[in-house]
Amino acid sequence: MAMALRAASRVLLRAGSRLGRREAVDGARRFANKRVLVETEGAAGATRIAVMKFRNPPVNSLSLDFLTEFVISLEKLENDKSIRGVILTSDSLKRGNQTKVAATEKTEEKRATRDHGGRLQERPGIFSAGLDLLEMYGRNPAHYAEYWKAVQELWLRLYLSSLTLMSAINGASPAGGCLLAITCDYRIMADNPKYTIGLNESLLGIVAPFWLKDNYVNTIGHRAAERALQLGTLFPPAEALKVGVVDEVVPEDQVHSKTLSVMAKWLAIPDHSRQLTKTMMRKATADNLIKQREADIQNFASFISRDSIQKSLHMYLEKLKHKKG
Ligand SMILES: CC/C=C\CC/C=C/CC(=O)SCCNC(=O)CCNC(=O)[C@H](O)C(C)(C)COP(=O)(O)OP(=O)(O)OC[C@H]1O[C@@H](n2cnc3c(N)ncnc32)[C@H](O)[C@@H]1OP(=O)(O)O
Repeated sequence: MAMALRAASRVLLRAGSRLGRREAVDGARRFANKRVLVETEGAAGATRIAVMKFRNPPVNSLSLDFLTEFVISLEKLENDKSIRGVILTSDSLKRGNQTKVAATEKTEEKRATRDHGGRLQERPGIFSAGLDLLEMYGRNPAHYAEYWKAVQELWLRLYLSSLTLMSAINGASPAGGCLLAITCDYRIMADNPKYTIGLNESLLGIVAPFWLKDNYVNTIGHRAAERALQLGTLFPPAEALKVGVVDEVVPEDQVHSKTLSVMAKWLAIPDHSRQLTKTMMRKATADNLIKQREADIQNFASFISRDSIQKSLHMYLEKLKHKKG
């Protein structure tokens, strides 16, 4: 397993040096690929935490490039012994008083809607819209296989990370967005009823992979997962809290500060005992995928290539396109 992960990461690192660019360096306190910005907090020499901000406009979908850059960034943090905790969040993709980055005027325009008076209205924020539908639609089986391998890699890296991972969910978080969140050790969600979270695959005519289902069952329990997976339920914050998809719901402007304060509590626990406990809780679930990775890739490639599945995805994409009206 360790060898396989190292080999995969060498491939990703090579790809990353082609794709990525070191955008800003302030000591080791800030680095960025095109789609992931990493900022570290805390004094040099002391324990620091990192904030990984997704910025893949318009909706932070998990494209192949995004997955590659994400894994490279995570590996850098895993290798930095001063970093003990990482917060996953979305760079702001919406207008308002939050930072605007990596968005062209056109993208900004797209992120807003017009009211009846023709004025631009803010659209809800997005944590991540999940897997990139365009990586799963209209491509060939070799592409689907490559994509799925990268999805598996992301999940394994996050699920087995020795770091304390927390998600600060500041927007909609369907399917793969929910995957990012539920791999974390703790989840805090903004109290905005426009934001929903859950595994909605069945609504797209597809099925969550068994390992993501296992992760969901481990998070919310078997009965709740069975119901939510069949119905493709996207939970608004209060319901997500009730069912256990998230651990806390706080006012939107407090998501970051609250996550920092919860992180401080987790970092008060000795690393070795916390890490061993995490491994004890998660290893069997991860091993279940590790022992059948190749079969899972082939299964995905042949499932997603089916005409009926491609048709469902086409219809879903059309629905997304036309909802704007
Ligand atoms: C054996 C296993 C087999 C299969 C397992 C496969 C597992 C899949 C897991 C997944 O993650 S599937 C993806 C599920 N994601 C979704 O259902 C989310 C769909 N998107 C939305 O609901 C909304 O876009 C939003 C709530 C995230 C944001 O809404 P809004 O702000 O109104 O933006 P738009 O809907 O107008 O979207 C803007 C733009 O982005 C495109 N887009 C949206 N989501 C995706 C996506 N996941 N992948 C690729 N592209 C996406 C959307 O079509 C728009 O494109 P335009 O060109 O029309 O501007």
